[in-house]
Amino acid sequence: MVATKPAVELIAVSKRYPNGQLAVSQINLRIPKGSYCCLLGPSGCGKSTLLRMIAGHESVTEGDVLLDNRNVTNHSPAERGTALMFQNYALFPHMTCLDNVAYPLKVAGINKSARLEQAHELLAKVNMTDYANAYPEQLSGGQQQRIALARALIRKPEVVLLDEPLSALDPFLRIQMRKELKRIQHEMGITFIHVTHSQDEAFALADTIVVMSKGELQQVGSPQAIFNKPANPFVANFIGGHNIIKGTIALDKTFIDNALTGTAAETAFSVRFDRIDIVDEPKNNTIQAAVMDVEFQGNHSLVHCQLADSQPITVLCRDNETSLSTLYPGKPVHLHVNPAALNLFTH
Ligand SMILES: Nc1ncnc2c1ncn2[C@@H]1O[C@H](COP(=O)(O)OP(=O)(O)OP(=O)(O)O)[C@@H](O)[C@H]1O
Repeated sequence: MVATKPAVELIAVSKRYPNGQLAVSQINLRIPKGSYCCLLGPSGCGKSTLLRMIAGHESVTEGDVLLDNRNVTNHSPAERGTALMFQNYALFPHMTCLDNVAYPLKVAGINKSARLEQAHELLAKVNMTDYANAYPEQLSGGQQQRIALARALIRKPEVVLLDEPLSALDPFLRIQMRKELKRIQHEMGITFIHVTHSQDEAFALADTIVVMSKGELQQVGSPQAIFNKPANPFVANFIGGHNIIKGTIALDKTFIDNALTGTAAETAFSVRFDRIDIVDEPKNNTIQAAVMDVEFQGNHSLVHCQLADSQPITVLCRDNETSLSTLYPGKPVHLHVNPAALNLFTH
């Protein structure tokens, strides 16, 4: 199999700010050409710093940034062929939408008729043709974002970098715009790198998710790979929907022994909320627990339980499963887990 050519390659990239803060530590990463990559992690984990180093808006303390196999570590943003879309969109208030979108071509010395023609094309791409002569203050947040995106795309960058592009939008618009971002990225075949702290956003958009914590990479993979096999407790906890349990697993892996006094080595593993069933009788691969709370969530409920050693464990029940009305705080239950659903952490 031929490996996909990377659009962006980071080699042992670190960033230490002048105040001594190590924001990014020894990151090695290859982002395939034409893919949608989300940098995902909690506030302060270094994702914006990493994005800005790729864009050339932040210097690299150590390591190399390669774009399309060119070492651009010391190149200015304009020399790189990247476009950064800022969180606040940074539109020029005194220019019409058309002129805002055309502006990068003006700076590049492209003649007026050519740049306006291209700006009209981009406005059509982001469904904003009707607003060509409007000013930014006359637009909603979502519309301003479309204009900012069109402006970022007009010079046909190899890589578009988006820093929390949906965070200023209300939840409904956010879902609508994320579909638009995916469509535009797909149609134009440009590599998008999108910073977010929302796992839903990353799952919905990304071909590749890069999970970060404290300046370090925790896991890189497809949304499915990350959800099905989180590499460590941090990732399992951050993406949600997973129980993280410490205990012993019998060496033949045919049952979980929650006694914690067993002879097998104690280990940490995760199991998805929706991979556990509440059953009436103890049988193979069941553990005993007590119900703590039942949380209604619309098309499913979360049954929060506690194991004998006080570890919390949550079960996701669909409406048609388990008679939820029979559950009450303190009720003893048996939880069945298929051993194949256990995810042993790799680090
Ligand atoms: N200019 C700066 N000078 C010093 N420290 C900084 C600077 N910018 C960021 N930091 C620190 O570097 C770390 C990473 O910051 P960064 O903004 O990259 O994180 P982030 O994951 O993007 O966070 P957020 O989601 O809150 O934007 C944080 O501890 C932050 O306080």
